[in-house]
Amino acid sequence: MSALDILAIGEPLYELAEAEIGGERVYRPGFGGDISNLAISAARTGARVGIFSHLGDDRFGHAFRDLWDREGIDRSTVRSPKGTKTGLYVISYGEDGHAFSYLRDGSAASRVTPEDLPLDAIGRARLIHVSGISQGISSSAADAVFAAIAHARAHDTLVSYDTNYRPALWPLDRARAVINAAMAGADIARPSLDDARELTGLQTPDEIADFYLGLGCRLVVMTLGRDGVFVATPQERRGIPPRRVDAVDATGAGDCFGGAFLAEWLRHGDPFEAAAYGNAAAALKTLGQGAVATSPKRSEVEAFIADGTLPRRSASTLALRS
Ligand SMILES: O=C(O)C(=O)C[C@H](O)[C@H](O)COP(=O)(O)O
Repeated sequence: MSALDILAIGEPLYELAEAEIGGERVYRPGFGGDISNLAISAARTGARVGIFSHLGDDRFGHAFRDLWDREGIDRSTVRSPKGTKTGLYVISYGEDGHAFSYLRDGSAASRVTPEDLPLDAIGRARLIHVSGISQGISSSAADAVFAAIAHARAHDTLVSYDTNYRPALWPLDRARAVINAAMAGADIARPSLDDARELTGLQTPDEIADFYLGLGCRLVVMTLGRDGVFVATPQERRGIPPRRVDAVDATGAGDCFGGAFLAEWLRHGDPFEAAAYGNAAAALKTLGQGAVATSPKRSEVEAFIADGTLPRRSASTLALRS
């Protein structure tokens, strides 16, 4: 594996998104999993990206390999232990937006242990990205993430951590203990405001930024849902307004933001500008269904920022939901 800008570690999930076609309910296949979504967004922004995970020894595992090859993502450390399965999730849509149900217990990624980690690649990457999902899927995966963070820190590799708290994966007290402990080893804290309120018991973006900066993070990039993003460094804090579009599906918008943000920040070092770029990318992602089909390329984000031009999409990548 050549040196990467970003190595993302965690679980890819094959996606089935509920849709209605000709009056019939169908489940459209796609690709999800927070760290794979983030990796694809960063690669489409222009970063050199790799993924470490275990995929199932099944058709879904093959589908991910093909996807990552198409996206130019390095998968040289990914293994498929014999007889294992790739996790799956179903997205359904209701009045309150989207909801996920999981078929992931015992998945290949959840069986990863610290011994499986690609230490050389972690030590040579500029940054590793991990999340509360990467740790919530099993105790051995949680241990692997702690070991990856320790190895990264010992080799001057930056650590980015997205809280991505999923109550279906673990109880709040356990998630809080693990995520807050891991965050103390992170350089970039990437919570959502909702997650951070649950995980810290604090309310305002300022209090929450103080909490993560106090743990030792050097950058806090907090998504505020419809209100944009709040970016804090020890020296400066700013709210970055959202970009508004006619959203169809917000699944994966946070991950799309995260990938675009990290790729841009690593490129020029300005977190406020990178967050504005990430907001534009995330807005374009919401124009279509599923976690990554409409995650935009750099040229599309730049055209949108320049004059509001929206990407042209083939009908098959747009929502078929009635
Ligand atoms: O829940 C999980 O474990 C997944 O990885 C499924 C999804 O692909 C991401 O969760 C989407 O993440 P958002 O960007 O927060 O919408």
